[in-house]
Amino acid sequence: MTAPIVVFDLDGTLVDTAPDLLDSLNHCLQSAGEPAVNLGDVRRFVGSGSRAMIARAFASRGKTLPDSDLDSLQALFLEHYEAGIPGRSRPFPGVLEALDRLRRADFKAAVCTNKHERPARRLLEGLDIAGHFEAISGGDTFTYRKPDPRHLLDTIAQAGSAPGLAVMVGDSRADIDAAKAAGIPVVAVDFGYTDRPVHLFEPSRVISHFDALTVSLVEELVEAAADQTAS
Ligand SMILES: O=C(O)COP(=O)(O)O
Ligand SMILES: [Mg+2]
Repeated sequence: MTAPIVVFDLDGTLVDTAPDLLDSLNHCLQSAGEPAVNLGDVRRFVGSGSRAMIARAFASRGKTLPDSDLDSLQALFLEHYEAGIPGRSRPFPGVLEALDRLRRADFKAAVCTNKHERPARRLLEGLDIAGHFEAISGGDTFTYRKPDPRHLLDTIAQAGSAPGLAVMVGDSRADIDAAKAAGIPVVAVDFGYTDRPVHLFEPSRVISHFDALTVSLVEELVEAAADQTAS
């Protein structure tokens, strides 16, 4: 088989970023005179980019912000967040070993995140894992983002690979819906950020630790997808 590519989501999948997202979101809320949110709130609000996260925080209090307010709060968020990178964010247990394992098998890896590309790159560089990825795309890299399947497909193309060789790994509905719409198998992690349990979105597999992301699991999923396309 030609080498598969594993495309990873970032927040809540590769890296536990919630503590830093919480600090920067609360910095925004404080500037708007709003009380702080907690870690559990942030874990439900993340997944569709920082603008959506801020809007969801206000929506949870029955408030809708005009676009101009969202623009300035997002700018404030990004400035605060980027200044702190990598902060307290750390790769989830088993991530480094999984990346090494896939690399030793000559698999490719890429990141497809709804986080803006610049903080995504800075975070991966700050954690010394950027070199593992053939491509890194963010929510502002293209004119579309997850759950739009083109975000995932264009990331795979940037990495010099093909959708028929790809497996997505993610933590939220946006990841699962993007992969399904692209016809790509998707492994959901159940320790990330989501407002509902990931199995409800019917991913190909659910794993609870990166130890379960084996070379043979990736090969099995790619082969099963190829059989399905052929039949
Ligand atoms: O920052 C977000 O809201 C989403 O980021 P993710 O796509 O890497 O989960
Ligand atoms: Mg995520």
